[in-house]
Amino acid sequence: MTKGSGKVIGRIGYMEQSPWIMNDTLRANILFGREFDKEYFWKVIHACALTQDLESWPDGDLTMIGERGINISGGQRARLAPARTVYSQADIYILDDPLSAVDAHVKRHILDNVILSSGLLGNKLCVVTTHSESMLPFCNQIVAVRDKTVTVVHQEPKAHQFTAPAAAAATGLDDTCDPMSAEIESDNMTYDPANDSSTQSNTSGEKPEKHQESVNDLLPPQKRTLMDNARCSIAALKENAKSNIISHDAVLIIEDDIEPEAPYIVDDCRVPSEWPHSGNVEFKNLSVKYGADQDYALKSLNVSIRSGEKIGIVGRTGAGKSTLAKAIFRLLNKNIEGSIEIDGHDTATFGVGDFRPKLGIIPQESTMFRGTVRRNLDPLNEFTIEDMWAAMIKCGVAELIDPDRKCKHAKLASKLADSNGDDDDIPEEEDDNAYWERESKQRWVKSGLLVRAVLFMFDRKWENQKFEKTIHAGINCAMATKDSGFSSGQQQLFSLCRLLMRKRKVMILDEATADVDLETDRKMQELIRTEFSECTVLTIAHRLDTIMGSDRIIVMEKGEIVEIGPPQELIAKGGMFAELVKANEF
Ligand SMILES: Nc1ncnc2c1ncn2[C@@H]1O[C@H](COP(=O)(O)OP(=O)(O)OP(=O)(O)O)[C@@H](O)[C@H]1O
Repeated sequence: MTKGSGKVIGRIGYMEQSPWIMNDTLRANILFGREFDKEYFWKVIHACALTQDLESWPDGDLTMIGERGINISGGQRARLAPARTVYSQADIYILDDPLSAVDAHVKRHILDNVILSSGLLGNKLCVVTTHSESMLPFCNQIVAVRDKTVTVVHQEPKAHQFTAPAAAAATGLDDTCDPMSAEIESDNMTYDPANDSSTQSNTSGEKPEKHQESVNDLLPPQKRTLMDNARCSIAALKENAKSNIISHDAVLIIEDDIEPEAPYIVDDCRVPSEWPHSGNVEFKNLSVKYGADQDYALKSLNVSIRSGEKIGIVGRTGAGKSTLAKAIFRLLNKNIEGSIEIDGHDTATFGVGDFRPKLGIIPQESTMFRGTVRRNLDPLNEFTIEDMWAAMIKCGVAELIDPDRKCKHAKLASKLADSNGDDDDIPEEEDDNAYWERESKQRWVKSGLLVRAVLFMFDRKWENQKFEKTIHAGINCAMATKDSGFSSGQQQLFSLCRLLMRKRKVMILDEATADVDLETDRKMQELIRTEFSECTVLTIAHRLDTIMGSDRIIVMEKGEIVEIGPPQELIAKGGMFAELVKANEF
């Protein structure tokens, strides 16, 4: 494809996982600058399973959804993204894991009403990236991508053949891409995304450079769209703010709009230094509303969670799962009844700045900072390089920094294990030969061959220096921005790494593994079980695999706890959890 000189043959609609959401109405966020076509708009709302939400909001589609969609649930944000893209009426659609943050019912609904032949995009080319194997039987073609290389291409997919996450050939599109649509030009009138060298993965086995170019970058400057202009305006606004051009009135209005937080520190009720010592959590008659005139998002919750318990929290989208997490962290300040006690202390009596750092959280959306890997993991310089590196190895972040250094990581891991004295243990069963080999080695070292010993020591020292250099290079390598090439799943690994470095007695994981593939999810869950065995962990997830190993499951519906118990018991009981499990198996 050549840039700039050919004819327009089609437009791409690109759906980002975390689209930019304007502080405006839901309708404006879906239209995103396009004309209001009432009939098609409502078709899109239905197809993207937003009808029920709109019916429950007093202002329907004209409800203000707040900066970055703060007033709506994660699942509602996850449905707004495809709705905006479908509304753009493009010719080719690239949907970046559109179903990862929605429950099984909604997943099925969007598949039927958007993607499959019966849906709004039924006669359009859709390139869907997904971690969900259950999607595979619905695809005409499957492209599996591993290590940035296309490894499998099947015309007639059989779902059970694949263990790697399926993805389309459009790997490397980053989210600087225009989420509305972009026009594609071609000299020869036939644009085939799979043959486009700018988006195609390398099949030769060579590892290509990470593709940083977005669809937008391929466009001539005159075709820059509203999104770019909006971004430019925001950038300009920020610049203006920096140089104090914004008037004082404007600043006052903004400040006026911000809800005051609960006190940061309460002098006569400081958090005890050892709190929480056990991690018992008790919800006592907890009810929460987002506004005085709104419905309860949580209704009279009563539940005791024991120290060290692993609790899975599930429920249909909008059930109140994230609100529970927000309530624990007291991110909601008003319209709260009842209490949350941790190790016998009502958390509402503490200052928020005092108690929040005592709890751990991985939120739905990971935060990455501009700066080095080190700054991203340890902004306050609290940890030694060894501790940080050990955590990075455990959760797979070390490998992300430079995959070619994998073997050195392994060596370092064993070096760290050495320092814990692990290799001092003599194997339980050792045959005579092994014993004499070990003995003779020890005698050789002890035998006083001074020169060889000194050389050996130098060698070790040099090796150690090499290790350190590698670690320093890895940890201090720069990550330009949050878009610097880490996928949302990889960003979730960073979040887990942060938590691993700062273990807390009580932790909440809110869809913390939703964006990683199934295998990585399993590894992360295993790590959580072993590393946080002493901690109370509340895991919110739509993907049931994530929470199947929990001690107990809480099933929520319309702000209430409708079922609670061990997963197998709930399945046997045949209630709502059993239904969710069944729905997940489609
Ligand atoms: N900031 C907010 N302002 C007003 N209402 C909100 C806000 N956040 C969530 N809600 C509403 O509260 C209810 C519960 O939302 P919550 O985010 O807790 O659901 P959830 O179970 O986490 O959903 P999901 O699985 O979609 O993330 C929903 O009806 C939602 O519309």
